[in-house]
Amino acid sequence: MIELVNIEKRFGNKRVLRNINLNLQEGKVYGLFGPNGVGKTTLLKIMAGYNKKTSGEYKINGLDFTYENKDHITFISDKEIFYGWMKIKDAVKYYKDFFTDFDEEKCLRLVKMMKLEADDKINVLSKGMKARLKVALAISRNAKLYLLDEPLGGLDPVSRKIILDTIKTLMNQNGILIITSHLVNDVADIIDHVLFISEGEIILDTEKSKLDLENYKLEDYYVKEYLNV
Ligand SMILES: Nc1ncnc2c1ncn2[C@@H]1O[C@H](COP(=O)(O)OP(=O)(O)OP(=O)(O)O)[C@@H](O)[C@H]1O
Repeated sequence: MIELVNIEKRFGNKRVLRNINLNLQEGKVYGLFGPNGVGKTTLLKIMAGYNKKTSGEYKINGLDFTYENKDHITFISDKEIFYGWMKIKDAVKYYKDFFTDFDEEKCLRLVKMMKLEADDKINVLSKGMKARLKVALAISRNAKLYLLDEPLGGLDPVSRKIILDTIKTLMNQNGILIITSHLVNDVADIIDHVLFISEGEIILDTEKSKLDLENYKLEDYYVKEYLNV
């Protein structure tokens, strides 16, 4: 279990996160939603160990987060993570050398499922193909915590579906996954739990099953929450 207690983050005088209190359970997929600039990436970076919290507690299985925990956390964002000269198969090898929890065979299977060619060079891949590769690499790790920051940004509906279906069926079922996206309805299908964040504070923290998604879409809840309509 992962616990965040009263997390605050400031950049200089600017307070970007405050009163963040979360309990994240193993085997669950969390959707973290909110408008631009409300602190989603900052929160994920703190959880990944890339950013330091200003105050508050961050615990994994009851123990304070240490940098050793980073080895069990996978974080992907829209930033480039590969060298263009690498082939897909080189990126897979690179991950294998770097992460002891990486399942190379699974990754090569995923590469095929994602309709990618292992011999293709990374700098010839389209944006959508690169996004698929990142997800394939990330979920081929047997990590405890998966942090996927906007994995669907700028992708067509078919690429989005391939990525979401793959995440749903092939991630480590005991891991905890947090996904951020502005495509609220697309992501709704694969999540168990909904988190809305506004101006650095969690304003909704609920199981998806508690929402009436038969009559409303998740985006209806989102619009209602953020537009106050
Ligand atoms: N290194 C930094 N130094 C100063 N301010 C920062 C830094 N990183 C983020 N911020 C600020 O923190 C706030 C939250 O940014 P963050 O990237 O976490 O938002 P977000 O919710 O992920 O936005 P988006 O949906 O646009 O990706 C923004 O006002 C941003 O300018």
